[in-house]
Amino acid sequence: MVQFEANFDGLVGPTHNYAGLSYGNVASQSNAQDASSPKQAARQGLQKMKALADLGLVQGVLAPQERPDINTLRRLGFTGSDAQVLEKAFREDPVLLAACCSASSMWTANAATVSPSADTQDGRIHFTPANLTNKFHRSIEHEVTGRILGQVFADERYFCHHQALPANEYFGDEGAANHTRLCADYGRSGVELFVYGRSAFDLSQPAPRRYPARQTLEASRAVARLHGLNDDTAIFILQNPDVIDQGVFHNDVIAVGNQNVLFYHQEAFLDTAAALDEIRRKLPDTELHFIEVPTTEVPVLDAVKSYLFNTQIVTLRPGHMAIIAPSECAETPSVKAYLDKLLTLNTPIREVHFMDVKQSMRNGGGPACLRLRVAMNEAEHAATNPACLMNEALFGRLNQWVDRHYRDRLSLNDLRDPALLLESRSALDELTQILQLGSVYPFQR
Ligand SMILES: NCCC[C@H](NC(=O)CCC(=O)O)C(=O)O
Repeated sequence: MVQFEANFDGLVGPTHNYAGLSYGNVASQSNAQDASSPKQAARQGLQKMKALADLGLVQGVLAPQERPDINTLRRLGFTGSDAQVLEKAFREDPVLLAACCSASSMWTANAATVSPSADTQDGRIHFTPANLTNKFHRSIEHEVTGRILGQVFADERYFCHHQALPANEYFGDEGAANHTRLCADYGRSGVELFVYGRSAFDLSQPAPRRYPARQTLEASRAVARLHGLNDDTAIFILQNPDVIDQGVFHNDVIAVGNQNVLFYHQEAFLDTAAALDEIRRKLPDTELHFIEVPTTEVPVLDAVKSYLFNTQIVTLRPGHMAIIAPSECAETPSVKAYLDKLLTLNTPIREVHFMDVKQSMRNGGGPACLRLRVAMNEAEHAATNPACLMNEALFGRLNQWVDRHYRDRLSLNDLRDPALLLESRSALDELTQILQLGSVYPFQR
């Protein structure tokens, strides 16, 4: 049966803003307090989705979360009408209000970990929403994320949904941003690389000193168990703690894989040789391309600034791949020079496409952060909610929807505006009809 990889991008929500909430994520911290443009952000995201669909790839869209999250604010002790809750939170703890307004669910690489049916014991696609415990504003995503995934991938014959891991730092899980699958063909069983930043129970393992390691070994192992992966399929790799301390808060800021290609920075892993050996051993019949980018050509800080590795490597036809890079890569001289050279290296990567996702980049989210990969076959594709699959008509409809509901400009001061809450809810109410999601949001239940 034909197998391919589909990408499900997060639609940027109407409250997109820059609040500096992600300690350890350099862009989030350095753009804190700037005004944002939710409309531009959503349009940039839709353009990327359309561009990938136009390349012939299956492209899906995942709905954003309900924000401001009034329920969480009430749970934290703010009372009165919705407007009063917003106003009290703004006066007492504006950072908390911003956390409850973040549009961070746009980065669907953190929505869940997904294992395709070719790898799992029961032959279904498995999903585990990420608990995202390390950042409060992200830890309030997983419940609704699970509901949305359940509506997009509803057929239990093909899809199996797990609960998020226990919400505790021991099991800190950031989803597919720390997970890459290598394989000969999407439909053949592959190896799934789980990259973690520290061990919660074994403190003798190296760990970063400055910035947090968001993903633990214990979380990665639990997800692999839940998905029914065996020892031949799962590989656990320790991220280099030094790069976490330089702003590499997820592995997808320093490495990306697709089929038989692993594209990574020389400093990405603590023990690269051992990791590559294990991959070779577990994929013995596959011609693998390990493309290592040396520090002398691209320093870690340039990789972090440009998001060279937060690119999407997509297969356009057998053996012919394109790399989808943020426009910042074209503007960073060392990275642009490397990408020019990459096309001459005789690897499957033959094309580079630059995309403008600046609104997201300024919060530390590149093209790869914005998408959740689901490798699937035709039957699984046919069982996916068709209203969430990108095409000309949906692209037009969603752009009109954005134009009608989104603001051009948003600053942190606007988050207390009760009109923003009403605008967001009416936008999302309409969106659940467009995407045929039923009642996934708290305000609809
Ligand atoms: N995979 C990319 C995730 C980026 C995300 N940024 C943020 O949440 C920034 C939000 C803010 O600072 O307003 C994060 O760090 O988890």
